[in-house]
Amino acid sequence: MDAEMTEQTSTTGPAGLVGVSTEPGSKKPDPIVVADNITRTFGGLTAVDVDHVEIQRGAITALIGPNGAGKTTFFNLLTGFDQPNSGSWTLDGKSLKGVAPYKVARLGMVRTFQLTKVLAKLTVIENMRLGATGQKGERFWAAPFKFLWGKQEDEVTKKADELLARFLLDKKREDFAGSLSGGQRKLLEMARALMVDPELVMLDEPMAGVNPALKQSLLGHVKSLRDEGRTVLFVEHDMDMVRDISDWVVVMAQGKIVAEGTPESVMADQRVIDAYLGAHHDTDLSELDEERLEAEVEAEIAQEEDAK
Ligand SMILES: Nc1ncnc2c1ncn2[C@@H]1O[C@H](COP(=O)(O)OP(=O)(O)OP(=O)(O)O)[C@@H](O)[C@H]1O
Repeated sequence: MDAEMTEQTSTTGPAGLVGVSTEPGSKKPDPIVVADNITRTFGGLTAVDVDHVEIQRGAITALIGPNGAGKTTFFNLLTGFDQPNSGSWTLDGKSLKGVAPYKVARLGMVRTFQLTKVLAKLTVIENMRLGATGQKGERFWAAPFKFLWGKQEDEVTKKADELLARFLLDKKREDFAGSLSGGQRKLLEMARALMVDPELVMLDEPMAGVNPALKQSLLGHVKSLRDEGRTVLFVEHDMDMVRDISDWVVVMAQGKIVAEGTPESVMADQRVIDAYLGAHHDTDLSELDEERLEAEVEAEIAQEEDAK
């Protein structure tokens, strides 16, 4: 990360959120992402209908809401894995409309998702090298395209090894990703995302499938992303994680932003209790159906391949 990025001002990061309005769609002093009038329908269902949202730079923002609220669809739209029916959004003031996921990644916005069976067939170090290309599927990365990163192979491998050491995965370097535990896969995903040195890291359910022993370590790694000046936006059902590490929480229900604020204020907000916590208070949904998540990821990758 360059010096400009890590330089903090009082309007950047968690400090800048002090006194920010808790009305849905409130303005932030230093937004890295600004989205307007984003809608996405599937047949007769409106999955996302976000009037306005701003994500504060250098802070950790949680996106929460009941199942089917539209969180993952919103992630897909922001990162180019899906196209909205309407709306516009920017990263650092630059429009991302119609920009392919790997270009979005190279512009500084990277997302993680549940590891797929496809990536499970690659070794840990191969997965890391894949990260250097942005977010391409295995088919793109395969032999004919190796020349794209071949010249920089040494540099890429050095960076990959540094990240593997940081995430305590260096001993797993030559293992297939499929042999890793759920938590180790999450760490690998996070490490891989950092290969492009992103300014914004988006994590989709980072705690799902992670055993309690690795949860603390994962939390520490997420905080370290913020400590080095990055912005984190994550979708999560694990309320303990949301409470522990979020500087700001945005709540979605039925496609709309219904509340936002600090974790304390959001969890005491009647609109949130009605929309979400009433049904899911403190439930740990980390046992979410793995197969469903994997199917979602495979669909995302297929969409990306089709878009090429
Ligand atoms: N490709 C699709 N085709 C049809 N409907 C879809 C598609 N993707 C999502 N939906 C629907 O859009 C709505 C929002 O789904 P989404 O997965 O974004 O919610 P979510 O908040 O991420 O839920 P969860 O917490 O369960 O992951 C749901 O009703 C879902 O069934």
